[in-house]
Amino acid sequence: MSSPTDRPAPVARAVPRVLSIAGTDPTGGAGIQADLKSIAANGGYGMAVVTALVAQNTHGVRSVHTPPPEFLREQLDAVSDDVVIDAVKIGMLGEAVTVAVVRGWLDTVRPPIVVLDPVMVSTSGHRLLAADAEDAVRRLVPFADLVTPNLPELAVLVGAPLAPDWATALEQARRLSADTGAIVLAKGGHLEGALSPDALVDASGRVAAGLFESTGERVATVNTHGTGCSLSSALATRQAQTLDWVRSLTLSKHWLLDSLRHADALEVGTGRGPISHLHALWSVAAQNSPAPPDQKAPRPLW
Ligand SMILES: Nc1ncnc2c1ncn2[C@@H]1O[C@H](COP(=O)(O)OP(=O)(O)OP(=O)(O)O)[C@@H](O)[C@H]1O
Ligand SMILES: Cc1ncc(CO)c(N)n1
Repeated sequence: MSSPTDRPAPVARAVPRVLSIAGTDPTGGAGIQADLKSIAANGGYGMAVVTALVAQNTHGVRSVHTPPPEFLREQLDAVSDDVVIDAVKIGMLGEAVTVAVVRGWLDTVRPPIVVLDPVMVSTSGHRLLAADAEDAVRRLVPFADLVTPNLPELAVLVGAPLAPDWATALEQARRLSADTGAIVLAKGGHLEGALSPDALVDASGRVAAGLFESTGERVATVNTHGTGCSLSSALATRQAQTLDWVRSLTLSKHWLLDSLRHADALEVGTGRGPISHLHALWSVAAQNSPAPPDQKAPRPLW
């Protein structure tokens, strides 16, 4: 079985080929659809393998359909048999058998950069990972370079109660990193307060002597659907460009905050809407759009 230490060293690439392995969101705010936009917005070429089809919108999850495991492996092999993969982002896995297929594929292909977003429960409270698959995800963590749990996911991964404050979250992240060898991005989106803290925690001290905190303002918006998916895809993309986790987090957070600031203008859905992944591209497109059509009355046809 592979581990982050027995894979080929990654090579920096201006436009990396980034594969998202995740579930879907037909409203485009989370899951694979968000990942593809996030990868593109951060300068990568996005590819996608679907683990689960999720009927959801900005209000919540209605139902989940899981394709057969053999078909998941066919999708994964179809990509890796043809394309050199610079980085992988793993999101919703859903079931233990899905975790096993992804783990088997990782062991065969050994992609140079792996980011694992251990998706467990949607913001609306719907399980996106079966309870009996939590252990399989825990055992998948050593196969990732970076794992990006929110606070409830961090608690499950270390088998502890939900961290009541940021200091306890950092302590749990340090424990997870020590136990698995992965770098942990602890995310404070679920805390309250004027700031939304995040931190790279690395028990082995490879990254910023063990701790790098990136604390940004908390944007006053309800439209935060898919922030975790979007951030982990941005991180996979930026790491494949820079080979530097601190720089990757700084670039990704800068983009995420701007995407949150532009979220309300999208007006997508009536619940917890998406962030504006492509706001920078759209402002350039608006500047380059043709002059409005001539407003003169149309010439009669006869
Ligand atoms: N209102 C906000 N303003 C600024 N940053 C935020 C806000 N909400 C979340 N974030 C940031 O978004 C990222 C994702 O954090 P969060 O803890 O919400 O993850 P998550 O629960 O996995 O996300 P998801 O909503 O996709 O399930 C973190 O960088 C966090 O700091
Ligand atoms: C497919 C999918 N992955 C992750 C999340 C969590 O944001 C979601 N709502 N849907």
